[in-house]
Amino acid sequence: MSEVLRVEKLEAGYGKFHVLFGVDLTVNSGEIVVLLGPNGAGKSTLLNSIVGMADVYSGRVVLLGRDITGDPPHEVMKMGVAYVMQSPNNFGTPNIFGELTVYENLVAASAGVPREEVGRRIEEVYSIFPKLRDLRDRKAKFLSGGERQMLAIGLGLMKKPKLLMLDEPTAGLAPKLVSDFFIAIRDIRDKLGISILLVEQNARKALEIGDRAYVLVTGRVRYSGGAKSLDEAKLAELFLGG
Ligand SMILES: Nc1ncnc2c1ncn2[C@@H]1O[C@H](COP(=O)(O)OP(=O)(O)OP(=O)(O)O)[C@@H](O)[C@H]1O
Repeated sequence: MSEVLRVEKLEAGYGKFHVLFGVDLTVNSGEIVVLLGPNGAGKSTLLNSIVGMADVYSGRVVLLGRDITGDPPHEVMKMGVAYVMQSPNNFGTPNIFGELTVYENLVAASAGVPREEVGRRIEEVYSIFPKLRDLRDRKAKFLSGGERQMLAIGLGLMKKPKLLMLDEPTAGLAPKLVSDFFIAIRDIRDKLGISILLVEQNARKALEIGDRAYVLVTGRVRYSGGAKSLDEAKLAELFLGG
């Protein structure tokens, strides 16, 4: 199994505020890796560190065999990482243009994609989120929170990333929609072959679709191993620092 991402002994934070302490994590090709942990544990900071949005003090980030430690976000994206950031209530997603339709947003996200490939990529996005096909002509500003989140992920897929990082993609969604999202996330891996690093509060559902999992507590990895070997009792113990 080839390695898509390797984070080694990462020490990172924001300025003097040290958040991550010696974090090791890998994502192999075709894996869904779940990252769990209590609020403020540093999950988003880990994702931010990978794409050059937090300060890395020491350690390494290696993408597809290449050292990308501290590289700026646009460079990391170009190398094949899509990052769908956590977005309060799923609004304010930075790369969605409210005045453009769903279809136009997808086209706008295809900068650099060969022209003849764009239509095919959009079809791939619609195959993962059929709802977006129905909504293709709707302006993004009129989308519901869930629809907007589908579009945010769809935009990330337009570049056909090697690694998709999702930060709490189901936050704030209705329970029925949450299940649909987990199916979609698995489809992205199964149908498009994209490796996924998934941060989730919905631990049980995330572990069902995950291959491996990490639990981060106060900036340190407290568990790494099979997703299926983490039950709720073990998780509670880890979260509470037992
Ligand atoms: N841009 C920033 N500048 C300074 N401190 C930050 C910044 N972003 C996050 N922090 C702090 O870093 C710590 C870790 O936050 P982070 O968002 O990584 O945790 P998290 O595990 O993703 O939490 P949650 O589950 O609540 O989203 C917190 O104490 C937070 O306040």
